[in-house]
Amino acid sequence: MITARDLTKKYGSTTAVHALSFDIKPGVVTGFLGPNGAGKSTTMRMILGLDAPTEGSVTVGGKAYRDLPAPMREVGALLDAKAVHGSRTAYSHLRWVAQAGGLPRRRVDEVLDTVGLTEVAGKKVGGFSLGMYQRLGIATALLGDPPTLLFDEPVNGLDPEGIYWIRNLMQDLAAEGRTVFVSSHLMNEMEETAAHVIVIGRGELIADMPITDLTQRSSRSHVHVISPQVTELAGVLERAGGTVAKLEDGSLNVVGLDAPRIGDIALERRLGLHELTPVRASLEAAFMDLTKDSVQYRSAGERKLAETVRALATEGTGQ
Ligand SMILES: Nc1ncnc2c1ncn2[C@@H]1O[C@H](COP(=O)(O)OP(=O)(O)OP(=O)(O)O)[C@@H](O)[C@H]1O
Repeated sequence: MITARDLTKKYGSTTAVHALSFDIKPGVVTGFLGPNGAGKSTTMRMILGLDAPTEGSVTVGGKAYRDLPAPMREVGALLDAKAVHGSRTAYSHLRWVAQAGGLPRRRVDEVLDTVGLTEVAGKKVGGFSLGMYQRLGIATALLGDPPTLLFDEPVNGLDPEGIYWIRNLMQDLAAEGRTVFVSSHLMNEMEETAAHVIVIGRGELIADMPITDLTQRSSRSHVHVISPQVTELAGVLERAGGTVAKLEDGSLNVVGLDAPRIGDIALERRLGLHELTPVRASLEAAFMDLTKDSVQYRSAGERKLAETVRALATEGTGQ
């Protein structure tokens, strides 16, 4: 568990992180979303004791990082995968880190195996691809077999195979009961990887929620229905409380009734169903929904969320 309370970091007149409070729980991957410059790396650095908060606190398993008796056994992190001396081999790098952390040599072989670098363990890191650097960085994070793991933008620059591998690894680590906190500025990537998201914009917390809560609540989540008695079915569904949109091809998009309820209603009325497909809004669409109409903003928080979502959406499409 990572616990932040009123966590604040100022660099001179720049406030990088402002009064952040959150709990990162074990057992699920928690995504940390924010546009470039939002304060994600600064927050992670404070969690790892690399930067001191100006105000507030952050603890891992109830203790500040500097008070952890064996930090590598408590927290593992991938911050900058390229921060490894190029003339070292993967093996010697890991061996050196393990020694410094008082960890047994066998862990080096174990983590090399976990990340799939055993065959190149004797090669100089300087010749590694970005994907191999990322794998080595993850191996380093895993050396102490820690219950808490932090990954800062782990998929940056990776090919689809590498992204798929890291995503699965993070989910497996969470399924083992670990706390997994992973930052990204890509909404679609987070949607595939995380079960919960914390969103920050300009250093401030603007959302902290399970992804399914957000996407299910979105009016862009709907059930797609095809029926040979479409007009009759549409009327029945509307009377049952659904909002029904008839599409050009004669199918229906239904909001406000879930697929089992629609199926039950059709059965009761003996109306045919040829397709009944729940369509969940994407994380990006759900956020857009939450922030869509600027004249309806009720608070500065919502305005900030809208700005952040717009920035994330723009970064995500590379515009
Ligand atoms: N050492 C520093 N000195 C001065 N300003 C800093 C320092 N580190 C970060 N900042 C500023 O703090 C803000 C947050 O930066 P941070 O790197 O934490 O954001 P981020 O969300 O990780 O962004 P990115 O995805 O671009 O890394 C930015 O305005 C940045 O310029």
